[in-house]
Amino acid sequence: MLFQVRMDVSIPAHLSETEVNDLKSREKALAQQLQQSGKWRHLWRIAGQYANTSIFDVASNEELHNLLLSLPLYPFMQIEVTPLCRHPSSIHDDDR
Ligand SMILES: O=C(O)C[C@H]1C=CC(=O)O1
Repeated sequence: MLFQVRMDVSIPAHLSETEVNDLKSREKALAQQLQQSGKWRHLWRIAGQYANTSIFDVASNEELHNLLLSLPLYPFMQIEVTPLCRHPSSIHDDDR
């Protein structure tokens, strides 16, 4: 199942630089691991914003939910999920 997910990040100013760096490095490690597994298919920065738009390929709504909750930056994100299905004019066989 494919989902487009937009994540807007807002890290509170009271966190120390060390805490922020730790959160970001743990987030990066998990994001890269999930990309390597194929579950996080695309990750794009939205230009000019501390936000990304991503495509996830997971088995269920529950898997996506648990994956998003596991992200270290989850407490500081506003997340919008859009379920996707194959477009009849798509030429990409893996769009499902
Ligand atoms: O920077 C972001 O968009 C937030 C988050 C998503 C992946 C990652 O490494 O950080």
